[in-house]
Amino acid sequence: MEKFTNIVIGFGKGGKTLAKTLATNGQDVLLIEKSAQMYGGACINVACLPSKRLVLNAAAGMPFSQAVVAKNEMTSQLRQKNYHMVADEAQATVLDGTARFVSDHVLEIALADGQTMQVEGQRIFINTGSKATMPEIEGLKESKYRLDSTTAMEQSEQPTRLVVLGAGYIGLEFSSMFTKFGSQVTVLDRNQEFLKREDEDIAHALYEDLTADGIEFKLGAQVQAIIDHENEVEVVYEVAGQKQSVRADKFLVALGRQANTQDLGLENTGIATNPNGSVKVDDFLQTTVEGVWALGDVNGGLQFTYISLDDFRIVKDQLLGEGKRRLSDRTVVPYSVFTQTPLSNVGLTEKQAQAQGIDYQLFKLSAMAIPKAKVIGNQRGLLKALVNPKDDTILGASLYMEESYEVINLLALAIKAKIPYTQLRDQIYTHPTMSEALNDLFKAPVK
Ligand SMILES: Cc1cc2nc3c(=O)[nH]c(=O)nc-3n(C[C@H](O)[C@H](O)[C@H](O)COP(=O)(O)OP(=O)(O)OC[C@H]3O[C@@H](n4cnc5c(N)ncnc54)[C@H](O)[C@@H]3O)c2cc1C
Ligand SMILES: NC(=O)c1ccc[n+]([C@@H]2O[C@H](COP(=O)([O-])OP(=O)(O)OC[C@H]3O[C@@H](n4cnc5c(N)ncnc54)[C@H](O)[C@@H]3O)[C@@H](O)[C@H]2O)c1
Repeated sequence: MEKFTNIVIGFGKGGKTLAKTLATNGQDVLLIEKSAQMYGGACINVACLPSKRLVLNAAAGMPFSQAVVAKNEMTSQLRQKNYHMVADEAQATVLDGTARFVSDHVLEIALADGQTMQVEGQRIFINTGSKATMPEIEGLKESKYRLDSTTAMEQSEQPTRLVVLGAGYIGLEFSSMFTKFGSQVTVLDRNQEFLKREDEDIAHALYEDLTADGIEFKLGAQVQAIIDHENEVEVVYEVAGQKQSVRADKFLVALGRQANTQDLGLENTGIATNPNGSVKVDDFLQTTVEGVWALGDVNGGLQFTYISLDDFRIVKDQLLGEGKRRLSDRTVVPYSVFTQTPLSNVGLTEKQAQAQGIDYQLFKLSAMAIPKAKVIGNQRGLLKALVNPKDDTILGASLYMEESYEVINLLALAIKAKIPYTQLRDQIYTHPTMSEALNDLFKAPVK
């Protein structure tokens, strides 16, 4: 049996970055990836980058089928680049195969050619990502009209009518995108409140805009059954005890994602899992077996590529640094929902501040006031920020506006560095940009 100092299972963001880093530091690394179509992981192949390419090309007015071709060209280039990034390292080996544990430090690999082999790793890093949750809803798994985020981006023909299950990140990004491509979209979510983690005014603004774009929302909807008809699908649901249904060409399941641990053979090891199936890790991302770590979506943390990358930083610090970096020090994590007008957030929302009894000053601005929004031709939006009245530091911000996914990083930095809001207010920004809205946002508090 071949032995390695380091074995990474899965070519995700954290795993590939770790493999490259260890190899460039002179350590031998085996990286096992189950699909040659997934070199580089989900983000570049089937998640962040292809979806954003489609979102942007929808906004640019490109027809769906052409946008899918352009997206495929991009992902195939990225896949090659990512493969070589690791495989070209003298100390690294990339193996096409599916790994499962047979004991704490031994893996069996089902190779692409049908053979199997066993390898032993002094250290093993689990980076197997997540997959779309498919709940037990009658007819859902069997339906020929079912899409998930991956297959939705591979369609050669755009669905004329699309039902989206779930009004979360994927549900909203994909409904906004397909609407822009010209599909008629209906979104169902079991929550009565739209985007309930956000402040009501922000959620309301996004809801109104998406509705104005033509998306129909069915909130408080319990999906009961999926019925395949000859040329269409029927989604049966209940709202306030009333049975209703909607028909479409396809339906997209966007009901959350679960960690890829089902076929990992964890039952053969001392590696414990959480109730939702994700791998249990400590503050240093170590599993319950010494010498085995879990990075990215598989460890049950926030499911973002930049979190998987930050997981890499924690592990790298243990192996090559001072071993100080830990999960509990991770604060100030921004996020963006890439709807046609994107919504981005960092720190506390007003709702959270109120619930936690935290004193704050509130600043608000309509995106109508931003010159660059006018230049772009999209003045939709609302900006909010919360400031600590004691020391003027920023507690949180919600930006619903064009390019908010860029500007939010400025606010995240200000929160982390404890830069007072007055500095952002008086900063010289280039013009015309969305960032300069911070001059006006922080002019005067509303309460
Ligand atoms: C449609 C969509 C859009 C998204 N958009 C964004 C976004 O805009 N921004 C953002 O930050 N996040 C986004 N995300 C989330 C982001 O994609 C994930 O958080 C991120 O890709 C997780 O990376 P990871 O390192 O956990 O592993 P992944 O990138 O998921 O990689 C895991 C790899 O492991 C392989 N694998 C699994 N099991 C085995 C096995 N047994 N043996 C060998 N290999 C195995 C898989 O084939 C895969 O390549 C999006 C997700 C989706 C689905
Ligand atoms: N821009 C980004 O960073 C980005 C984009 C896409 C995905 N992601 C990541 O991928 C993850 C998965 O995205 P997602 O949209 O699948 O999940 P999500 O958790 O964001 O949203 C799932 C939605 O489905 C609803 N829901 C769940 N079960 C239901 C049921 N049975 N019937 C009706 N509604 C139901 C929930 O109320 C929720 O609104 C996200 O949490 C995020 O971390 C990130």
